[in-house]
Amino acid sequence: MNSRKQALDKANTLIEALPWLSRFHGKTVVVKYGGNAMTDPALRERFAENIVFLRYAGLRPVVVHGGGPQISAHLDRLGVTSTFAAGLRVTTPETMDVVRMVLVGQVNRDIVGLINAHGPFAVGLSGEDAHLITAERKSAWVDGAPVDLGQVGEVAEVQPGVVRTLLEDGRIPVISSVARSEEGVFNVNADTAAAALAVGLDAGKLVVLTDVEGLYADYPVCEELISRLTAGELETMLPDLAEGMVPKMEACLQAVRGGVPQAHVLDGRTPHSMLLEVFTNEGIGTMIVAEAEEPTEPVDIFEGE
Ligand SMILES: Nc1ncnc2c1ncn2[C@@H]1O[C@H](COP(=O)(O)OP(=O)(O)O)[C@@H](O)[C@H]1O
Ligand SMILES: CC(=O)N[C@@H](CCC(=O)OP(=O)(O)O)C(=O)O
Repeated sequence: MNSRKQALDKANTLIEALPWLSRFHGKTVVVKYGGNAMTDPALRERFAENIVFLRYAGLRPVVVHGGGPQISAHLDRLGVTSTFAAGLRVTTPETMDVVRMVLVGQVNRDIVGLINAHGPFAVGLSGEDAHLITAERKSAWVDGAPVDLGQVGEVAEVQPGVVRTLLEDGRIPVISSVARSEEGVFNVNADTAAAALAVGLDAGKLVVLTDVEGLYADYPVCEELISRLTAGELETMLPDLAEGMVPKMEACLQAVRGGVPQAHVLDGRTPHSMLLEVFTNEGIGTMIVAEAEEPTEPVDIFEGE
């Protein structure tokens, strides 16, 4: 009897996914995998399973990864102190070498390997490949004064042809946020790179996996999670946000303003948070939508529940 109920529950869970499978079939979903969400080996395996599940379910996942903590750890080992301004790593030429080595040579390879344990899907790319991401030097101000971020780039142009080709071929592109410019190689924040790629690929969704439940209204107390907000509301909050969230929220804003219907910040420490977000009626994390947009049927957030 009990096992019959369990079987029925499983079937109900599967059928709950039907409207979402239908809505997102064939859609590109850009998933930003943050360095803080990839520290636990068991969770990394769950992440790879989730990505492959999306692919088998008929979506087209594209992974854009960070690796900030991994870069900092490597710099530490070399005796170089990491410095951040406006949430971005101040990148000297020496630091840039380490950023490129860790992101492209280590983190990217690790993610590709984890996904490919499930089949020949993942292909690793850097933003430098086939002019995928062209950057220009980013200027930044802290407390009204300009700061020199070194080789930190903002995205000037995305040429997503190589990614589209891989998606057409059924592959899962895994992209490092290193970009080229006429001046050389640039370090682009991975949230920023993911948002630009989501816009360039006309993605149906941008999912940002991090190490918090989502955006808290009362950070650092962290009791009031914001489940949904519009681009306009987010813009008003931006000047008051603490550092880690600034590039993330700017990226979500850029994505929805650029035509991506929804951007989500999810807790990468929760196993299967991505599947829960895409395929169930659970409202998890923080969802950012464009101004006038009301959730269309089927809704994926039941506010108040
Ligand atoms: N309002 C906020 N809500 C949630 N987290 C915040 C907020 N403001 C700052 N943060 C910080 O932002 C961090 C996430 O950014 P970051 O460390 O860059 O993650 P990732 O490596 O995933 O990109 C959180 O761990 C948290 O400490
Ligand atoms: C300019 C800048 O800050 N670049 C980031 C790139 C990696 C990244 O964004 O990693 P997370 O997503 O794990 O934070 C850095 O050097 O740390």
